[in-house]
Amino acid sequence: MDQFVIALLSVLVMSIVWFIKVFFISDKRTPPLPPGPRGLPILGYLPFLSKNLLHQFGDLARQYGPIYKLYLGNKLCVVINSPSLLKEVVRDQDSIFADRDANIAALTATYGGNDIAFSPHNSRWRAMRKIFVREVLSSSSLQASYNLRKDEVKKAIRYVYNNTGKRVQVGELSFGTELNVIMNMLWGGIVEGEEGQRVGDAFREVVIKLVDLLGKPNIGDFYPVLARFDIQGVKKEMEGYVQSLDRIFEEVIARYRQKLSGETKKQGKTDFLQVLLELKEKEDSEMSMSLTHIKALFVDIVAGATDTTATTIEWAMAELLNNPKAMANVQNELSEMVGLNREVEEFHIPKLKYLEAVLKETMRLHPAVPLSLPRSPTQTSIVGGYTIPKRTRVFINIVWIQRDPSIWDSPSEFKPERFLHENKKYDFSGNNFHYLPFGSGRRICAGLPLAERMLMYLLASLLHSFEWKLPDGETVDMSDRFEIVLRKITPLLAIPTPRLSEPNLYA
Ligand code: HEM
Repeated sequence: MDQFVIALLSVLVMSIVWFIKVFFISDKRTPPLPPGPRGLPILGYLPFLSKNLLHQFGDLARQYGPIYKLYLGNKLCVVINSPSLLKEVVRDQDSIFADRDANIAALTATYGGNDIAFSPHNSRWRAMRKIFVREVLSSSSLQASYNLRKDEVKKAIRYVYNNTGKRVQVGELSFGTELNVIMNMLWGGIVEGEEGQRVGDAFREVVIKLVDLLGKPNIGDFYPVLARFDIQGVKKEMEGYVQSLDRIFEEVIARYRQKLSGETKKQGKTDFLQVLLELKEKEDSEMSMSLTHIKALFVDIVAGATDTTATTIEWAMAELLNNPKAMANVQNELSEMVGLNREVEEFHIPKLKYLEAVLKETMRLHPAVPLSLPRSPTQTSIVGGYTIPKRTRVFINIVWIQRDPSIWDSPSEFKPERFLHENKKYDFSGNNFHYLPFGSGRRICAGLPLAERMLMYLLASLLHSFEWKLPDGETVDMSDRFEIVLRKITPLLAIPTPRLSEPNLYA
């Protein structure tokens, strides 16, 4: 019999067993599973999934409350929609829920989960996270790499200046700027000029597609027995992207080694690639890394940093263009704190309280990763009085919590002032379970220190250097599209005019 038919029959039998178990045999001693829509035998809720999963998860939260379950094929998923249950997951039982439930696309993209984001919660993850946070994102490293960010932000401002009066795609500009910053931090000046441009273009094209594919529903994830048939071709497509990235990584690493062998080892500050290659040599150390780990980490950093930052800047600009009063407040603050005869520097950022409130409010309404990255318990546990079986895929509905009318006054309105008055109460640390755009607990976003700096710095520079308006007769389309990242469906196009007093400030 054809292997595929055998696999289908196995799915059928397993599903029937599952259906009987779930609906007819319940163990009276253990709490029940959370409530939720029943779905169909074998398929579960799969046939009812809508195009915008995020909106659908919201509708289900309205119907089933703070915690609900749904079966996608054989896969049990649980969605958490309230701060108190979120606390149970990411604080009270953080170590149990610290595993990820990586889908096939994510495992393929990260060389089998050899990265930080999709790795299981184990000692390797701990070591990699420690290296990343300590070596790349410590405040001294970030301080030392300020000139890299400054050069790239200046480049972006120059580009906008040269397009005065024309339509500028804000998201694309932010994506390119963040990507260049990241590449410079990873491997410094190893690929520069036209070569750097070529690598950047190649990266950009692949990364956007790769991130989109991470969020695509894939039959193989819902019926593991069908995974090897790769019915929708998700794995194959992802392998293609990984090969393209791999070629770039190999090329850069080879050049790097060549460069290092030709010079005496750099003393003091080194870039990330050098740190990792040195660790690779120390095979006995608990921090040692294989080339595969290094590449997987690069995928994480490039994919984790670019789309999230770009989409957040785009939403912030869109909200400000829709709210002229908030735009005027931001620009007045910039005029006062920075001055129209100077460009923004990172040291100005702590003084920009209104801009910080704008960023927080943007990330409340449009968190870039609105369902966080799925967690998964390593053992069966109880949340909110319901059983969450081992290996369930647990989604944290960040956007639902951040728009909950019982927590937030006029939740769908853009009101940065709410963060002005309660500045201390809400930060990005994930300790306040009403507000967690970067996640929470031990798997909170590892790139947070860089993200926070770049978001504020780039946003401040774009808003200080230019007046922005929409093309005549156009309005901002605020509809969103959810993959793994929450994107604007229609890219924001806005028209800049210079605002600073001297043309040479744009040179
Ligand atoms: C607007 C910017 C960003 C947002 C909103 C964001 C959001 C998130 C969220 C929600 C998570 C999951 C946290 C959890 O499970 O609790 C995450 C994880 C992660 N992010 Fe970010 N992120 C951003 C920027 C960045 C940047 C700039 C980098 C790298 C330079 C980065 C690297 C990572 C990594 C490596 C993880 C996995 C952490 C782990 O599993 O231990 N992110 N991010």
